[in-house]
Amino acid sequence: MTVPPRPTHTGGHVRVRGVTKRYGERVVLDRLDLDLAPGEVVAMLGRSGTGKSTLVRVLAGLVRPEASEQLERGSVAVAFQEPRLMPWLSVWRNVALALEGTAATPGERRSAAVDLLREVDLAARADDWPLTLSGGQAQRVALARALVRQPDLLLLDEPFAGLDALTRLTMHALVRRLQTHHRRTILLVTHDVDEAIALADTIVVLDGGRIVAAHPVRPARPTLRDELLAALGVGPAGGSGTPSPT
Ligand SMILES: Nc1ncnc2c1ncn2[C@@H]1O[C@H](COP(=O)(O)OP(=O)(O)OP(=O)(O)O)[C@@H](O)[C@H]1O
Repeated sequence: MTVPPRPTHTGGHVRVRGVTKRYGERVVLDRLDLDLAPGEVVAMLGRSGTGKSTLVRVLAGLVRPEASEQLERGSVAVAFQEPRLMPWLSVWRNVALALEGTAATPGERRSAAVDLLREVDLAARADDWPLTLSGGQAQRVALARALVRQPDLLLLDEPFAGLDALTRLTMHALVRRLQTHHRRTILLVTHDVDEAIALADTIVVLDGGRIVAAHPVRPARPTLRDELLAALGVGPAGGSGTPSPT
C-alpha cells in the first residue's frame, strides 16, 4: 500500500516505514525504515548510487515510491548541491519566493526574507542579482530560502559538496548557528564523514536499499570515524575521510 506524504503538522517528527522505490528492475529503496526526532540532525552516508538522493526526493514528495506503509514528515524544504536561484529575481525575492501561497503580505514576505538573509550574513546583498554572488554566498541564500517557511523537515542533499574546504567549514558553523536558533529536523546527505560528524546528532548509513547502521555522534568516540569508514567499505586506514564516488 502506498501512502502519500502527509502534509499534516508533525512537530518535526519524521517516521518512514517500509518505503520501496524501483527504477525498472533496480530496487533502490527496499522496505526502508527511518525515524527522526523533532530537532534532530541526521546525516546520511552511503556509497554512490545507494539511493540517498532518491530517499530525499521521496521525502520531498518529488518522487512517488512503489510502496510505503508510513510516510509522515510534515512540511518540507530542500536545499540541493546547486543553489538553484532564479537569476531574474533579486536575492531577497528569491528567498521570499518560498512564501508564495502563504497568507503573508508582500511586506511581511520581504521582511521575513531580509531577516533570514541577515542570519546568513547577506542582508547587504538583498537587492543584488544572484549571478553577482560567490558559490558560498549563493548557497547561503538557498539555506535562507529553505528556512524562511520554517519547515518541519529540512532536507539538505550534499549542499556543500561544490564548495572549497574553507567555505565548507564556514557553512558548517553557519548551519550550527542556524540550528540553535531555528531548531529544525534536518536530514543531511553527505559523502563527507567529517562533515557528518561535525553537524549530526545521529549518522545513518544507507546500503542495499535500507538503513544498515545508526551511530549516535555524542558522546564523542575516537573510533567513530573509523567505524563509519568501515561501514562504507573504505576501511579504517585513515585516508581522506571522504570515500570517492565510484
Ligand atoms: N530517474 C531515474 N531513473 C532511473 N534510475 C534512476 C533515476 N534516479 C536514480 N536512479 C538510479 O537509482 C540509483 C540511486 O540513485 P541516487 O541518485 O538516489 O543515489 P545516491 O546515493 O544519491 O548517489 P550519489 O551519492 O552518487 O549522489 C542509481 O542506480 C541511479 O542510477
